[in-house]
Amino acid sequence: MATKTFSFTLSLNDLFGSKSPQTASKVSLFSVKCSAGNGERPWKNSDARLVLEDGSIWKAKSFGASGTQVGEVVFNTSLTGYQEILTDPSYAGQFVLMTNPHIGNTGINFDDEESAQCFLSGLVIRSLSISTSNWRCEKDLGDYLAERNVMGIYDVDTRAITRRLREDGSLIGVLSTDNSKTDEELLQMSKSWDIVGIDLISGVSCKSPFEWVDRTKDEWEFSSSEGPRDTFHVVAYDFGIKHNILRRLASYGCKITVVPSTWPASETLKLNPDGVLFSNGPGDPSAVPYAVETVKDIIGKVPVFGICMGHQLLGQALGGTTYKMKFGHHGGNHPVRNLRTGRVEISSQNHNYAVDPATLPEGVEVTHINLNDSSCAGLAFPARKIVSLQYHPEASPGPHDSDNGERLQTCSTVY
Ligand SMILES: NC(=O)CC[C@H](N)C(=O)O
Repeated sequence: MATKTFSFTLSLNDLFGSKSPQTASKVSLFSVKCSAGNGERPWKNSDARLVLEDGSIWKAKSFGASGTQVGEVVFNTSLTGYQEILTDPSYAGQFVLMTNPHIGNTGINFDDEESAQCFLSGLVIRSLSISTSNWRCEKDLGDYLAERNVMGIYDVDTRAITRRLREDGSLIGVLSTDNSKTDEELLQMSKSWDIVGIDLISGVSCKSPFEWVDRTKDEWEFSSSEGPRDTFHVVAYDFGIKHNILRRLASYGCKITVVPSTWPASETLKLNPDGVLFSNGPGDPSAVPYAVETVKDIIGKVPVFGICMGHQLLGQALGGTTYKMKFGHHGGNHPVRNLRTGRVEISSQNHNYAVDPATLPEGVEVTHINLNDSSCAGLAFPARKIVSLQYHPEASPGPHDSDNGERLQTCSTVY
């Protein structure tokens, strides 16, 4: 089918006269892609379906890539940061539904990527911004998703889907723009797929070790406690690591060697690091026993720090169990209490699994809890030089309450 793009672009000069300080900037006021010819209407009709495993069917309009894709639907309550969310490898196998209704208005830039790829199954939003306006904007969200072969849908009742997920728990869904597939076929597809028990980290991890040197750029640096370079040598296990975790470590002065998820513990120990970081990563921590074995072989020998998946793997390596939560925590507004200090941090979170603290051995301390549901949000085991967090101290996106150098100091000096 022929497609035409109608695009109207005005400069700020046109709008505000030549006194505007940013006369070179352009604001794309209206850009709509629609079908043309044969009396077709100049707006887009619903052309996609999201079929959930509970049998509900949600009609929507597609943007980005087309096709048919299966995944677990989770909702994210962040108000900003859709680009960081799209590039967080921990969303592999999942559709991210943004509860913020208006998405796409700041476009896409080259600086906010959390990894080199988008690993998520698709994006579900209420309203797709018809214009992009930001000084860093390089392209619009739809073009970006199409380039990266990621499906997106808009004009769907995201509040209603979120309420369903809150009541019934996470659901598997199939998103399709393919009219030749019946609703029943898509429903069967959603029922015959599961995210539990699948090793998703091997698909997102790097393939060979590399050094990471980039720090947080000066204009974004908010911490005054930046250390000198190469204070600590940290080996970071890449289970799907977000770039901002590495940037924050570099900003705090660490020399960083990133290694793949299958990198042997013995090779890591040969590097004689000051500390080992077990990163965030997608999927079920029980589906990656090889990673738990690696963690077991390292703990007690050097100080270690776990973030999210890394925290869950540490919980298992200590003999504890992890469980799947009803709908998990995804967003930049989760209150966490540090039980040592009583201080509350508003944190950035993205996880569907949690460590069951009742299953952990004596001596392991729960240091943080999520105040929404009292689930375990942080652990420490001084006897074996372990600290870990279920959430994201590097944020990206999210508030910076949890970003401080104390943990590095705790990890490396006190233990
Ligand atoms: N961000 C993460 O590391 C996610 C951890 C794990 N995959 C979960 O969903 O619980």
